[in-house]
Amino acid sequence: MADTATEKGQKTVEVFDSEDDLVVSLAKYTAELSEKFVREKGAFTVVLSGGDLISQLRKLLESPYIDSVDWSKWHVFWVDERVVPKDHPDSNYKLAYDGFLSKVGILPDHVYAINDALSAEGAADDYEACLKHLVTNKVIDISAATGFPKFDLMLLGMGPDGHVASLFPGHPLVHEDKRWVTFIKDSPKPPPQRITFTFPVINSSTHIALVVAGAGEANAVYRALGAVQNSDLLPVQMVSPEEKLTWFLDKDAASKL
Ligand SMILES: O=C1O[C@H](COP(=O)(O)O)[C@@H](O)[C@H](O)[C@H]1O
Repeated sequence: MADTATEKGQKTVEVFDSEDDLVVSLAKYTAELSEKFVREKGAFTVVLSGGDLISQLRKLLESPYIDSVDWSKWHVFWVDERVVPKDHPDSNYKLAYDGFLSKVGILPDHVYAINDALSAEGAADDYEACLKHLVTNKVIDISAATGFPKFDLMLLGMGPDGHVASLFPGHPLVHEDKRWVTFIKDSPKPPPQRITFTFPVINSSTHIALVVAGAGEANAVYRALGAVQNSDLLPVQMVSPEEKLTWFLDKDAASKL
């Protein structure tokens, strides 16, 4: 494990011998943050990704966490979503519901899915309006530093190309600095139409976990964390939360460090 101070906060890199060890640590980390935020403010705002992340939350479904976490205080959001019906195999909501949300006691009205009846533009506008309403109702905090919504914990995966959320290398959306939620119609990874949080929202989070396992991601991990730094930043290198960034890597993902 290595701790470094960044411009804004603190960065920790944890490398585990196996993905099984990684998921044990990720469950403990998430449960401890849940306990802290519920104690301090009576709620825990959590943002999920799609992809491998959902199965990597599997230890939260087991003892002691399944009984000890106060699920009723969780409010769940998505950092990105594919513009498909909620029962479509590509839906990040379906992935999370089938693999996680249906197995824990999170209240149905604390689960904020996109409106799957809308176009990509409409769904992004609608999700941003939903976030604004929840800021007004004090469910989501606002960052005093940036004026963007401030989630307690964002759980991010990363693609082999270094993308996070639906923010892809070389795509102009990585520079969006006004919108909270935007849309993409030419995603290089299918399906092409998606909505996504923008970097100002991602980086206004208090805590971010970047969860990466597997040799396919080793080059992007090296670009992000290796000794040689390139000025052409991958999206994952633009992740910089307000307080603490924690990388959870297995040894295959960390193999080029
Ligand atoms: O398309 C997406 O990809 C990323 C990374 O997924 P993974 O399968 O490589 O873990 C994911 O974080 C994002 O939410 C998803 O829409």
